[in-house]
Amino acid sequence: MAYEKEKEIAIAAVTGAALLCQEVRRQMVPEAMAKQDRSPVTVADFGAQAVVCKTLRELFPNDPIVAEEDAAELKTAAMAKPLQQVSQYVQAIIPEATPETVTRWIDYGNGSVGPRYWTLDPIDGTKGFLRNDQYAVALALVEAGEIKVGVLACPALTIGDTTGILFIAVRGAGAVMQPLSGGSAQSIQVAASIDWAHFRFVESVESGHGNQEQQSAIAQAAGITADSLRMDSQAKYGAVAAGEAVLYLRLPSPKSPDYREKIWDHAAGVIVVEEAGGRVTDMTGRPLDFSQSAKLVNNRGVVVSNGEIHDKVLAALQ
Ligand SMILES: Nc1ncnc2c1ncn2[C@@H]1O[C@H](COP(=O)(O)O)[C@@H](OP(=O)(O)O)[C@H]1O
Ligand SMILES: [Mg+2]
Ligand SMILES: [Mg+2]
Ligand SMILES: [Mg+2]
Repeated sequence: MAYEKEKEIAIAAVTGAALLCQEVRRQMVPEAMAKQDRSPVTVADFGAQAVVCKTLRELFPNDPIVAEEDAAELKTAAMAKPLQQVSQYVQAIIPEATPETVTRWIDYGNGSVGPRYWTLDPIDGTKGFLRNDQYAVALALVEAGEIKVGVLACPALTIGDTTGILFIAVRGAGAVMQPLSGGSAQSIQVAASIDWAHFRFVESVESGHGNQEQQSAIAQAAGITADSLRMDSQAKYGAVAAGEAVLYLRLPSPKSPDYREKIWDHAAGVIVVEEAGGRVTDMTGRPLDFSQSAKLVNNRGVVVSNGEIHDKVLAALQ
């Protein structure tokens, strides 16, 4: 099958990173360090990025990686203690890790969008991670602007009897989920609109990451009467792909109308939903454009659906 090696390496890398995140949560109360844009980052974000970037670089040395974090601040004297912690957590996954190698591995993620690249969010939903809620490790391979492979680990997500879900999709080959702790893969499909129990929508917990008022109005216009399920991270894409909800709305926040979505906040989730039979566009109906830069400069807002209700949602947005 096409992309077999990419898929296997991505699964190994993301699973290692997710284990690291779970260890951090088990062993300490993760603290937020503030980045220059004042958003939070933790030792687990850095550690997860080191694990994934090191694994990818070894197997695909020519592929650029466009990842959220970078190690510049971590290298400063004031960060010696957190860097030591990052290094210890990475060591549990990759024994040869040291503070020096770990910062180098993190910075493998400073690549640029090009004809073929990986994009990584080492922890999507850092605020959820800090709150003990949902978070995800999200990795995707993009070629000529088209997402080809996506692997999304949601360690805190429960579907059926399983907590800790790994979503995997390859373009044209469908989407599956499997227990993050190991076990067999199960093919997933979005829910049909007649599936009333799942005829509901998901949105961010963080009100500043969307427009909750408009999101509920649009969902209602599409015929959804149930309250939204609020969850952090790309676990929302997983919920739509696995048929737990039929719609995920992320409309520009009135507080940051010029915000442009980041590619790593979407790429893995998009292919998982598309391969599960769903549809993803921006709020004007355009496909998300992963060919430009780390930001989705040609898009505003994101609409993720079971496909069936997509046009109705877009019409309500016009
Ligand atoms: N004003 C804004 N509008 C939309 N998304 C934003 C935003 N500010 C930050 N984000 C993004 O929202 C992501 C979390 O999404 P969600 O609310 O669905 O959990 C963050 O990812 P990180 O947690 O990886 O930094 C961050 O990239
Ligand atoms: Mg962040
Ligand atoms: Mg993110
Ligand atoms: Mg992140």
